[in-house]
Amino acid sequence: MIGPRRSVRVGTRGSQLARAQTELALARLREAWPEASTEVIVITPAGDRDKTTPLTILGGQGVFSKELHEALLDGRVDLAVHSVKDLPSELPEGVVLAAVVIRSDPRDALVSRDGSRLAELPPGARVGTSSRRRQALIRAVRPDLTPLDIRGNVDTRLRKLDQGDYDAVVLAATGLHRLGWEDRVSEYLSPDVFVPAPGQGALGVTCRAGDQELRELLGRIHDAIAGLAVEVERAFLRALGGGCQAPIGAYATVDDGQVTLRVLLGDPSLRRLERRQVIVPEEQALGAARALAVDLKGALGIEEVVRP
Ligand SMILES: NCc1[nH]cc(CCC(=O)O)c1CC(=O)O
Repeated sequence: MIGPRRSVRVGTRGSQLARAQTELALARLREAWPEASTEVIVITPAGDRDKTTPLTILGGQGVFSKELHEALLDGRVDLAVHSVKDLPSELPEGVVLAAVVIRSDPRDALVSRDGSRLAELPPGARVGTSSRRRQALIRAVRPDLTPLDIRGNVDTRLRKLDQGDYDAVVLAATGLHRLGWEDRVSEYLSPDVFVPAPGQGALGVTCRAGDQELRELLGRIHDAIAGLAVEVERAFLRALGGGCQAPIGAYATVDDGQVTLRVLLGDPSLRRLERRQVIVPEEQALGAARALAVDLKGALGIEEVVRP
């Protein structure tokens, strides 16, 4: 039973997208627990303080979540709201992903200055993305384009596009939707080709492993289907033994007890990409995800997925 309790302090990153996502999670929490009193505390992770270093160099897992988890563990906050995509494959000791609140559109979206689709961009067009996965995929699909690094939050990236620094940018559809930029999307990229990053589009809440009361409460706003999909994608990521620096994609859907899992792995040079797709019964999905990780590393001759 959950009785009246202390007010819940909720940690969030400060970006507009993070704030919008935190509001979404809090709205669900208040529905499930009307007597809740919540206080939002903004925490600024290293990945947000440094706005210029390319993410491929800033590197390391958890650049966007480490400080939030420190705040959880030292008791400054009780919950932290994240894009599941930004969570490291192994959460810090004592922290659990207690709820996957919602999974929205997991696809990547192309926003081009003149509305062109990916196939219609002129040769040499500059496409901004800071993700190795998106860079490798652009290279695979349109080797004649020029992928370029881009940093900053969604609004900054759109501004850089509009002022002519890029001809197109690739962003998560969900981020654009949550900020009201649907109408800027020139093309939704198929998840069969542009296999999304593990957890893309999913909204997660972490809390202290020992906080049983909050864990039970968060269980009420957990979407079990989205949670299973995310768990399978993250099992693939964990089995690779790597982080966000290798081109990695994993996208699971659950339908009638069957899990369809699409995975993607690239070598560090971004020149080679391997993909697989399997359909397995729910109970076998985690094992299948781990087996695919071994299979793909073998196919690429990679022992460990290197993190610079
Ligand atoms: N890498 C940054 C990041 N982390 C989560 C999102 C969007 C929301 C999501 O995918 O859940 C984004 C922006 C983007 O990739 O365009």
